[in-house]
Amino acid sequence: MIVLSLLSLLTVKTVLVGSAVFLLVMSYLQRKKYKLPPGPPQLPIVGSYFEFRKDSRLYSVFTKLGKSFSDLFTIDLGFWHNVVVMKSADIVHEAFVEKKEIFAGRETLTWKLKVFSGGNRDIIFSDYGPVWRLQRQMALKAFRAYVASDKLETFVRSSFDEVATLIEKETEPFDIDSHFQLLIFNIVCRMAYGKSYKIDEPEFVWLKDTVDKTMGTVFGSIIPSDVIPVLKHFPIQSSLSVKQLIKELNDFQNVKLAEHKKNLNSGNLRDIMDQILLLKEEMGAESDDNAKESLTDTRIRHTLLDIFFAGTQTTVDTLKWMIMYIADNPDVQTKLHKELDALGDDISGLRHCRHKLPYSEAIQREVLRMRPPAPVAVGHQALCDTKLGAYDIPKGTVLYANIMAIHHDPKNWESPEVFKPERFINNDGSLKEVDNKIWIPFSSGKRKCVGESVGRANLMMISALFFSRFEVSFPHGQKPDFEPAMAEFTCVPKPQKIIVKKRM
Ligand code: HEM
Repeated sequence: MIVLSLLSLLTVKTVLVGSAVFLLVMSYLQRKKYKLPPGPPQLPIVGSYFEFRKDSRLYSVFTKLGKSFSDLFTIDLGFWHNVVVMKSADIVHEAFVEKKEIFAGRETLTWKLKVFSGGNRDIIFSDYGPVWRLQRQMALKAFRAYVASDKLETFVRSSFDEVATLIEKETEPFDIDSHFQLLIFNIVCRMAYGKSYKIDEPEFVWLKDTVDKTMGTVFGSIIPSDVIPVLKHFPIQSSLSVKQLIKELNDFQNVKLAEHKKNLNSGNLRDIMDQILLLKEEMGAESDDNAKESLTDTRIRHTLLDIFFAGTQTTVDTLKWMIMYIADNPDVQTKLHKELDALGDDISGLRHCRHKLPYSEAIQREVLRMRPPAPVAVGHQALCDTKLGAYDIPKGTVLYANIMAIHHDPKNWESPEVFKPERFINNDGSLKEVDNKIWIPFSSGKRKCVGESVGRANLMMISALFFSRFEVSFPHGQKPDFEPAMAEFTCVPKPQKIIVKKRM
């Protein structure tokens, strides 16, 4: 018996050591075959795992470990999870724009992301290919039509009025996070399903809570089934929660989809779900199989889920950073108030106001430069063997763009650490052309954010409504903290109190 157990232990050890040696040899051979981007010294097997344990912000560890490399470098996130990090604007442009077809893939998904994306049937995590392309085009068309209609503005105004009333009741300094969460979530619900919720309505409270829990479970941490996929078949709490949350969201969406199909009226499109259903109807019987597959019910449901998961936190975080930078820069606030006051009551058509409100637009750009809410975007995968800069990139390599580093690179920006909206304004007060090589909060190329038009229109309208009504400051003696909180893929401000006063 003892001999048997010793033998089995020896076998396990042998397998482990054997696998490690095999992987090291493979990695050595690969390095010989290709001229791969260099990397910092790293521990064998665990790579930089412990760096990420100390600081979970990918952008921050990428910046620290990439100091001695100019354009791109390789790094092991731990346990042979090698990725290439691009830190210069030129190299990101070469990959995402000049070689956009090659670098448009997505990383192979962990188990929970597969469940989340309905088996790669959303837009964010879907593989590059004809179905994804059509699904993305449909979403873009629906978003653009929606932004061009009056609906978005109506929804933003009424949601804002509700939340503004709550803000006005705050008599002490407070953290504005929950107010912005409510505001954006309600706008997104109206946009997606045309449903106008009261903020304390049970269905709204349930939906927000379920999306928040899913965000925490799916994006907040690594669960055992991600590391050992076979565990997905066992009743482990974390895997059960992921399945349950996604099932609840799918059931909810199915009800909405059935309602929308029943009441679809091409003369009165109520929301994005209607827009997508109409596009599907217009596709007709003669469309090819790819087109039909791109708009199955599962894909429509997951496109709508993308709006919740990609569109809410990014917008809330940008608004919170905006409030903080403006509270910390009274001169900027004075100029902003002046610009908004000059508009008087005429803030109609706010979504088209980029040129009517150049200073507000410059503030938005500067906030997105200083604190991009998706500072390393989402990993891209090389779809074939290729070259990038002076190096070889084998098929399957996962690459990240360090957007935060590019936005703070002194080669691109004068005094990059200073908050200065004026850098986007010409001497005559008009807006400068934005340089899309160095200003990339929405990334670039084939996988560029599909919701940019919606996100930017929301930010513009909310900031104009907010600062027309309120002024902000930090409590006397409180030092604002601009260091982002610990979060892998996002750039979130730490909780802090702010004074919001109604303007006279
Ligand atoms: C301030 C607001 C936002 C910012 C800064 C932002 C930024 C980004 C970034 C950096 C990416 C990754 C691009 C890449 O992989 O290279 C992305 C992807 C995406 N975003 Fe946004 N986003 C914002 C708002 C929104 C909104 C409002 C929506 C939906 C209405 C949205 C939907 C998406 C989708 C579906 C993708 C995946 C695109 C694809 O893989 O083809 N985003 N976003």
